[in-house]
Amino acid sequence: MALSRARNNGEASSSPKPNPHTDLDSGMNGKDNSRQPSDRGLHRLGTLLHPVRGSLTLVGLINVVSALIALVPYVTVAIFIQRMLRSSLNIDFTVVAVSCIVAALVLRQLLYMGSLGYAHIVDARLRLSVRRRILDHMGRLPLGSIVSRNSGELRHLIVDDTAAIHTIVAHVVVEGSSAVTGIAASIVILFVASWQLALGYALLFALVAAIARILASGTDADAREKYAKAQSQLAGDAVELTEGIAELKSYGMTGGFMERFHRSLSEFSRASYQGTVAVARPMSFITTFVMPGILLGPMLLLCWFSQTMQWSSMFGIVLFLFVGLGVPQTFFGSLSLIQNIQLGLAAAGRIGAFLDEPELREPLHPKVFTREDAQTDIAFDHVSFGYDDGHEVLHDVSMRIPAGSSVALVGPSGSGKTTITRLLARFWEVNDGHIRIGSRDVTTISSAELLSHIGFVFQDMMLASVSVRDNIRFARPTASDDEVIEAAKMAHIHECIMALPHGYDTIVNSAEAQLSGGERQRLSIARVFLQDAPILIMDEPTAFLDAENEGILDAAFERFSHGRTTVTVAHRLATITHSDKIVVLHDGRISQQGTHQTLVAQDGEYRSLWNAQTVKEMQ
Ligand SMILES: Nc1ncnc2c1ncn2[C@@H]1O[C@H](COP(=O)(O)OP(=O)(O)OP(=O)(O)O)[C@@H](O)[C@H]1O
Repeated sequence: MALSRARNNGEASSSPKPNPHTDLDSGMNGKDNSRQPSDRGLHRLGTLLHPVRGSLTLVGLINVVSALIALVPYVTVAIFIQRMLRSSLNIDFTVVAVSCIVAALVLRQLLYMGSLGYAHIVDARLRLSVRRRILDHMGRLPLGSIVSRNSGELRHLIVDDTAAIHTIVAHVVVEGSSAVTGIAASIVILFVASWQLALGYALLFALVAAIARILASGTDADAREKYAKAQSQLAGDAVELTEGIAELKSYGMTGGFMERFHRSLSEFSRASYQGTVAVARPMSFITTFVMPGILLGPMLLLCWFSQTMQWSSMFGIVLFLFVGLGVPQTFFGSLSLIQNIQLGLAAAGRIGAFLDEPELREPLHPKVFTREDAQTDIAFDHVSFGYDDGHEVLHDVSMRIPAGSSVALVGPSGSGKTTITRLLARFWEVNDGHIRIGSRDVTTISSAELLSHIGFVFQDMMLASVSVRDNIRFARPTASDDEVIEAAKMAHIHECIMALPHGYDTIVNSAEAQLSGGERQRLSIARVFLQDAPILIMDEPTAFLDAENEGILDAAFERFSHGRTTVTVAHRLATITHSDKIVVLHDGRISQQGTHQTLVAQDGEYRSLWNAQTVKEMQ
């Protein structure tokens, strides 16, 4: 049911292990696949930004200079006031001061805009190259790693995560270097102006921080954690509700589930309120205190005290007032950068983890694998495999599939039937053992060539949002229109296609072509007929079809399978009794092999399954 699927989507491990076949290593692309993905976002961000580190350093340096220049007007005004107090002000100095201020502001703005523009250019280039790397890597990952993810996860990686990196490159570096320099230079100026005043100023902020801490202590210390938990619970329930609404409605279960959803919603609102209070109380105190109008009060008191104690000169006091009022604004203005840095680190972590996934090792100089090569016996020799480290799902599987014969894989759910078919097509690399087609180990065949000789019929074949014609033609791009139509007729879908608003040119998945499950399945079957591959892998090929179409397509498949090597994953044993060989799997091991007649004659798992199914069908 979709309820559980919603949670599982994309969570499945997608990291196949490197193939331990050392004899092939010299012929492979030599990429070091041994590195395990880790969540060190900082390290991964550094790696992603490595190609543009020179440009980013330049941007940073320009902004250091620009931030220093931004202090010129403050210092100039302080000197201006000092002269005024000493009665040494004249027109010449006033003109120089005004010119300095204007020149500094213009220069600062030019440097800032120039570096911002340059950072955007660097960022655009970087994002293009990161997106290319993601797409290239996606193309080189084992097919299994791609199909076990949901499309949303990959879209998030390419669109949202690369956008988070944009914020770091184009904004955080520019604004961050400017803010850090501004604050550091201001602190130096404060100490130069009067170290006593600077110390008093620091004590003032220590007092503010202590009061903020007291205000925060009355609130729930775990509020943020509770908020994050409630948010994730609500998101999970929302996905379950939307994905499973059809099933829930059909079983009349919406009431109970809605109640649970409302509970999550209330819990989220409560946690959100508590989270807001926990942050808002201390933050509103701090932000109010640092407003220039309010901060001025305690600063003037400090100035008065300093003058009384004869700690500072008039110039020092003026400089202190000018610079001291601006520091908190710069500091709080740059706080949002911290959140952007956190988002960027998380995004870089995800991108890096994806790019670290081991690629499918393609042979460097693969020998051509022809149709004739594919029309040979298939052998599994002591094959073991696990999707995750330490969890093997196939153990020492050995079997022969003679060329042109039909083999059915049967066994309880989770016994490894589908996994065997995916390994044959190299969706994943085996951990141990070999899979051969004729004399060729599948790892020595280029994956594109291997896949071109294997036709798949699954229950849930993907249809792209392109025309019906192109969807069928995917299997053989060089096929003529007549060949496409011929395949559609064989799959008993031609009439349905002709009834669509634009026939074969109708776009699949559009509002005008909402195909039923059975129609989608027949369309994907037409694709396989057109591909005309010598090896066929079928997993419940007629599961969605009504009785009439199932009968017609079973007959079409029987004709089509003739002379091809077929591997069928079967759940209903009645459909595979005619197979040349039936392989029974149990917990990832072969427990029996033979024809239907020999297996029903034996006292074993097959006979139990057969008896259970025939009794069920008779009822
Ligand atoms: N992408 C995946 N990642 C991790 N584990 C997986 C993945 N696909 C399958 N498995 C696990 O591998 C084992 C074998 O699964 P497989 O799908 O091959 O069994 P099956 O016999 O085809 O089952 P069914 O009849 O239900 O389709 C199961 O324990 C399953 O949970």
